[in-house]
Amino acid sequence: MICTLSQRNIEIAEFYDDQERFPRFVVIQEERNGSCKHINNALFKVSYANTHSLSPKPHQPTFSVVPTNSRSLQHIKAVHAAEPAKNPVSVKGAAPTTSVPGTRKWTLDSWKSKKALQLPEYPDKASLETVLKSLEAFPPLVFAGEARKLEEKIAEAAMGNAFLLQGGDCAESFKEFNANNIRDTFRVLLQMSVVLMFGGQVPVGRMAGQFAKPRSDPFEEKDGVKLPSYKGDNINGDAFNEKSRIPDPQRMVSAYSQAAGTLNLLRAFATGGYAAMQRVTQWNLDFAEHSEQGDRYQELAHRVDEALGFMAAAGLTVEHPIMTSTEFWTSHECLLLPYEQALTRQDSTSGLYYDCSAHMLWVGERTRQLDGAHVEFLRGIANPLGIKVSNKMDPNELVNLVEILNPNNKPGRITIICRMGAENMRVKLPHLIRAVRRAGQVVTWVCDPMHGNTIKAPCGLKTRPFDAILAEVRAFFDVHEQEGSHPGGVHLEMTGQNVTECIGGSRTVTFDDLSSRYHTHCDPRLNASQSLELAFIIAERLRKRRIGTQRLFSLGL
Ligand SMILES: O=C[C@H](O)[C@H](O)COP(=O)(O)O
Ligand SMILES: C=C(OP(=O)(O)O)C(=O)O
Repeated sequence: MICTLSQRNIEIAEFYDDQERFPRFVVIQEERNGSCKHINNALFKVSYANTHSLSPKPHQPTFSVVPTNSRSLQHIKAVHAAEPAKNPVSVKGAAPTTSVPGTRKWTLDSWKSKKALQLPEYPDKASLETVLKSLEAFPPLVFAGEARKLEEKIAEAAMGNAFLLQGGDCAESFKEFNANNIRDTFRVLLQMSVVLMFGGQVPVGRMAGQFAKPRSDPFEEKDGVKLPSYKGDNINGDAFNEKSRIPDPQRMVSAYSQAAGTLNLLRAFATGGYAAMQRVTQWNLDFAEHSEQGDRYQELAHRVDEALGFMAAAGLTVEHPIMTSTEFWTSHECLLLPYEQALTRQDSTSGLYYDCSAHMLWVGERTRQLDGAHVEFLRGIANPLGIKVSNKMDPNELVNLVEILNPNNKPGRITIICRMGAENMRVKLPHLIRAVRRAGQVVTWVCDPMHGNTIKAPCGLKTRPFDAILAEVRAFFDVHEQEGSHPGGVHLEMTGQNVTECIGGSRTVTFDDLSSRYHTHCDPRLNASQSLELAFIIAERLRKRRIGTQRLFSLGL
């Protein structure tokens, strides 16, 4: 069914999916001098042609047309305001953007004029200044071109053609900085991405910079002693004594050098043969064989192996660079703004500013206020950005936040990382998806099934049940299926080590096991086996999704 809605000089057509439930594509035309002219690019831009659409008839144009800036959005809204929409799913419901800050001039330090939550107060200001001057002079850790490449990949995930796998420590630590830890986390991420999908996987480590932690409570109390909370190794120390909890600017220099060392090794692993496909597949076969639920995974592991056989037959042999190297990116929460500012550089080719501490940065659930310092800083840097979203997020607020951070509606720029627990996911996520869609915003939806599922074990340690993590991932996929949108990836706190921090999984970790290998510096992580098990389960879900889409295609829907 095609529904056309003409109002004044704008024509909006919406194509529906086979069950006529969800609008898929919106085409906007502008009438000029009595004739119908195609969309004026100054106002609207065809963002992509979706060849994998579920359009009713495959030969129909499947453009997704989105307003390119707030003026365009206002323009559409003005038209709808003039005459109430005949179609309830048109853009008329877009959230108001009038009160949205974001048009003001951005400078490297304009965030300083805003309220900044979660930032430390450094007692030694002179040392802070000296450290920041040094960091400003240090070489960048990543390059603008790499960040742009990642943005393109994330844009693919927005369309359902790729899957973002973002994972790593909750908090990297100075104590656990060694080659084996880096190798093991990299290895599991690689194994997971091979399991998840061929060609379309986008592995992004929470690595080489994930050192600053927002805390629920600024203080921690033990045996009647109250001290400032530990906020990550680049701010203060986790030892429970007064001296260790004082924010120390020198820690930023250590964080920078650890990030540089980590990146150096990651780049070597990614290109020096360690990431060879054959090797990763063998690891996965080993996992499937030794897993207690081996049968369940064996088949999938063999299918991965089989596909590699086909690739080899098609000429992609072990010697081919595609088979021996991989692309890998880094990310962390953009929390410690003085550090992030000091590592921001102007790109000589584009003139844009990139925060060169990581390829991708995200704003946390606790610091994403529309008029806050973190949003102010992030709106001016050109890296791809994540927004953490809990059940507290209001749909209109989300639309406003996306508008501030991505006024040009660039695909791949914004990843919305939902972390709210399975029940909230089923109730709240549909409203967020609909609001973003109504506003014509292109975003990548990612599920963080960790942060909405933290509980306290009887022994007092924080943990997360594997089943609750799984339930949230399932809810995420179900909601996207129901809404006709794309599940674009997962965001996990995980490690390559055999830790006992999250309970459950097929090699079951119980409450009683927790204290035996509980090494996290903040929140509980999935261990290597739990991470891979989750990847196998997600892979199965992705495979079913792909088969479903292919079936619709072959039916000519
Ligand atoms: O990783 C996220 C947060 O920093 C973490 O969940 C905060 O933990 P808290 O609630 O113990 O402060
Ligand atoms: C602090 C984090 O998440 P959130 O902002 O979602 O709590 C995190 O991922 O480390």
